[in-house]
Amino acid sequence: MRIVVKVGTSTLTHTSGRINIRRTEKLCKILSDVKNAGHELILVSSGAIGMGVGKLNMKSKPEDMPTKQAAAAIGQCELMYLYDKLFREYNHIVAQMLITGLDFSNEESHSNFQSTLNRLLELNVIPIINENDTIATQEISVGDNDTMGAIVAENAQADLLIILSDIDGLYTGDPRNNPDAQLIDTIFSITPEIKELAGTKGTTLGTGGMITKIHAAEIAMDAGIDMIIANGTRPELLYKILDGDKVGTKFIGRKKG
Ligand SMILES: Nc1ncnc2c1ncn2[C@@H]1O[C@H](COP(=O)(O)OP(=O)(O)O)[C@@H](O)[C@H]1O
Ligand SMILES: N[C@@H](CCC(=O)OP(=O)(O)O)C(=O)O
Repeated sequence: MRIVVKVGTSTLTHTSGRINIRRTEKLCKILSDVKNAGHELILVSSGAIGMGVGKLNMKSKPEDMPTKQAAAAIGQCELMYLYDKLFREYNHIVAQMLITGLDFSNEESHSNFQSTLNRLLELNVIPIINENDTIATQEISVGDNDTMGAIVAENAQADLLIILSDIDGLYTGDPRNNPDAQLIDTIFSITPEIKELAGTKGTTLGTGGMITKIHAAEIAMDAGIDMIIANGTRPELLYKILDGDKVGTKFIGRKKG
């Protein structure tokens, strides 16, 4: 299978923005094993701003764009250093791909992106994709990595998109303010009622929240790709997903033809 895994800031860092070493090590070990089992893997990873905030010892995520972009520039190095180090332990090579929304609308950039991605996969490398936050102004950015994950999955003609978050999946309401909210295990289509369920982001360092994950599901499902939201605090769930067990919330891709 060709699998796109999207990892959110909340999975990779503590709330301070400092790396969650135990979890990130476990995640890279399991992803390496998934790759060893013969799957093709593309990682869409957030965490640049969060890690920059952590490295600069800032008290919170900056509000102004230049400081946010500076934090991303600092954190992106840290992020790739970490991935390079951890995947190397299991003999895997990683590659950094930083893109913006514009790269999908410009024909030449789009085609370069696709051919580089394909060649990296042929070379048995794990492409690690993030938005190029230092140049991505609002007009040209995808804006969040859930949507980025879905666009990448569509472009790569992936078989599955897995979104790892800090929560088990989509609930009937935001469990932070709604203790009775229930986990929804399967979704066949995105209706206005489903969109209504989504609240805002859970942590201060993240960007998306549940609504961007539902937006991502719309793109993936339209492209005929299944998408699963699962809890990134338990990376071993990836094994269960690949064993076909019920995990988190599964959005079923539209069958073609
Ligand atoms: N209906 C919902 N079901 C589940 N989580 C929800 C819902 N509405 C809002 N959320 C919030 O979305 C958060 C996950 O999004 P986010 O904070 O952006 O994480 P990530 O960094 O993984 O992208 C959860 O922690 C939860 O508080
Ligand atoms: N590109 C940004 C992340 C944007 C984003 O979508 O964050 P998240 O909600 O944690 O997946 C970064 O690397 O900090």
